[in-house]
Amino acid sequence: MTAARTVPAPRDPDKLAPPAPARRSAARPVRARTVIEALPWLERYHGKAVVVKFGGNAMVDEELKRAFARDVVSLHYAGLRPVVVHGGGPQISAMLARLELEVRFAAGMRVTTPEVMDVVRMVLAGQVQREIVGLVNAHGPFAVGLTGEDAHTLTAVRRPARVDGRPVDIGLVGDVVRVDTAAVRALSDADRIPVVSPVARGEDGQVYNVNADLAAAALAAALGAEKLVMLTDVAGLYADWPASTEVVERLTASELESLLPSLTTGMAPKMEGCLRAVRGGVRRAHVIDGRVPHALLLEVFTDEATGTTVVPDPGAAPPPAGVGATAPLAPPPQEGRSAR
Ligand SMILES: Nc1ncnc2c1ncn2[C@@H]1O[C@H](COP(=O)(O)OP(=O)(O)O)[C@@H](O)[C@H]1O
Ligand SMILES: CC(=O)N[C@@H](CCC(=O)OP(=O)(O)O)C(=O)O
Repeated sequence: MTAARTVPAPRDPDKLAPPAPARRSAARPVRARTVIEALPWLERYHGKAVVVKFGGNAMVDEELKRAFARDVVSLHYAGLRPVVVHGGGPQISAMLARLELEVRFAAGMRVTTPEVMDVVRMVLAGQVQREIVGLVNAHGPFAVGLTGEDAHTLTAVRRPARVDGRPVDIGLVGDVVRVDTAAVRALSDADRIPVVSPVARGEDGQVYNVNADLAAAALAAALGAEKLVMLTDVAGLYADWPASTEVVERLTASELESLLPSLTTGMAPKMEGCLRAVRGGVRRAHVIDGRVPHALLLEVFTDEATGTTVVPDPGAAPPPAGVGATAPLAPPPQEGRSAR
């Protein structure tokens, strides 16, 4: 699967006029319209990497998980290069509780002792990743699971949390400082679908627990992905959470940067990830509602904007052409958020 074929210059789907009013009297025209609507997106995304982050909170029911796997396989068949990065926060917490180990977060990050790290690695790589690989592979021999440790895919350094402006030690939590995309690219080149667990190696010999949103963002930037799509358990970024559920539909990178210090709990690393991805050259980062069946396909192939979209600042430099196999990342922006 390559992008080498010649296609006419695609229309910019962002600039398309809204679709003509739907004729709902007959099922046939509506279905045809859906397929026709997908064409500009199929043209734009052909051969392009799309990183999909599947949050632990979005993995709530079996049918939704199966629908997610079908969507990822559909992207693959449509000629995109999907890469899945999965979360598993609730699943890790459930296992810690079963083992009677403490579940503790600071600034949206899990406090990770060496004992907790063993559980994190076991649940992410041995349980959640295996389940997603199995669901995708119900459709054919596509998914291959790996963790960020494999082939030096993700290298991290220890990341203290910042609580009220002060650094707080949260143990073996890492921030990705380098991405080696060789293994992921080789899998995509071989028509496989990489499924990546957010565990990273450190050059100090440690293994680090990385927030899955930040792992997905780092990988998307290093791959030069066209899109980063994060599926979660809310409809997007709520403007005035928890007082209201009004979704912020679109934000520029600078608008998001000013908003970031006010964000809390799981939304803080998610939006930080969107910002890093877009600043790292990804064209669009989206937070969408993973509780809606086929939300991923609707996001990629229809004109229906769902959730929150983060776009580069107007006039921002275009994405760097051809990111190398080993991409060092810019230092993370300063964080400031309250405890979860
Ligand atoms: N401004 C906000 N808008 C929407 N959700 C928010 C906001 N601030 C915090 N949240 C919380 O963030 C959660 C999503 O993040 P998280 O629990 O980490 O999900 P995931 O497992 O998908 O990564 C929501 O369920 C909600 O409780
Ligand atoms: C450092 C840190 O907090 N790591 C996360 C990794 C999993 C994750 O991010 O899962 P979700 O996407 O489902 O939240 C954790 O231990 O919960």
